[in-house]
Amino acid sequence: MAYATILTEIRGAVGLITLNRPQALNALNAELLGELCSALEAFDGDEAVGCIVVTGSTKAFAAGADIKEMAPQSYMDMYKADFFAEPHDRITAIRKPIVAAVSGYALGGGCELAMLFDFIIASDTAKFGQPEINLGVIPGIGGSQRLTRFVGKSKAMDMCLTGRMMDAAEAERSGLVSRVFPVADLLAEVLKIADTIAEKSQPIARMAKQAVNRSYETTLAEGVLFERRLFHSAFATEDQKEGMAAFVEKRKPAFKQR
Ligand SMILES: CC(C)(O)CC(=O)SCCNC(=O)CCNC(=O)[C@H](O)C(C)(C)COP(=O)(O)OP(=O)(O)OC[C@H]1O[C@@H](n2cnc3c(N)ncnc32)[C@H](O)[C@@H]1OP(=O)(O)O
Repeated sequence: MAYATILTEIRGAVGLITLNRPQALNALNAELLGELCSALEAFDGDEAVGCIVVTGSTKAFAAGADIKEMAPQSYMDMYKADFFAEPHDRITAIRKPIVAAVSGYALGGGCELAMLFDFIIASDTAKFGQPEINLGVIPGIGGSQRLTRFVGKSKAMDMCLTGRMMDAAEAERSGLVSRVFPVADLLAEVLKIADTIAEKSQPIARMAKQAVNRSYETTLAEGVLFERRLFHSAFATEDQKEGMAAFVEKRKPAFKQR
């Protein structure tokens, strides 16, 4: 399928989506968000894809929601359209693992988008921020909630109240990103990591994603119970039999994806 604001390709078992609106530093307008959601859903439904990577350009992962699109909106426009609710919910409904590969600016909605994915790997040029306060608004795609869970209250307050940017080293120290690579190596390194994920059992990877995500939504006791139920159900899969047999037989597992 041809898109206007993103590029998609399949590399091995990895579905790669590149945000491609360079004239606006990948600002997230309705068209881009709609295309991104459709591409994610297409990869989610494609059995050949075991992991999805979303990236931008070296200058910008995404410089935020499209300010020019938002500027004329009234309260009633935003409320009636339930602005950002649909892409937010479509992205969080994706069941396959999604890795964000971030270089350059990930600001406002760009930072929020990266946090909607399962984990973030950054290049040493990445800059993260929630600068909405400079525009007379606050984060609107979950930034105040997710950033706080990633980096804690003090740093989240600092970011949301000053609007300052965090570089890749600070983002890694704070737990916002899992790893940092030199900018020239970022995509190759992230694709290697995504390949590693794609080689696993897809049903089990979905369970792992669901279990980790549940920790955001519930108490420790409920989360542990949820994990235990999923863990037990893993023993109903052929991939558990194969994974454990492969270990005992000292060979690589050949997962059957069921
Ligand atoms: C949904 C919410 C409410 O939660 C959150 C939001 O996302 S609100 C938006 C938050 N993002 C920002 O406030 C960042 C805005 N951009 C910038 O501050 C700067 O562009 C920069 C620091 C990222 C880069 O600066 P510079 O290198 O000087 O490039 P520019 O000339 O400023 O930008 C190039 C080009 O891109 C357009 N652009 C950049 N960001 C956006 C945006 N968020 N929306 C729309 N357009 C954007 C910028 O206007 C330039 O285009 P032209 O005006 O030259 O046509």
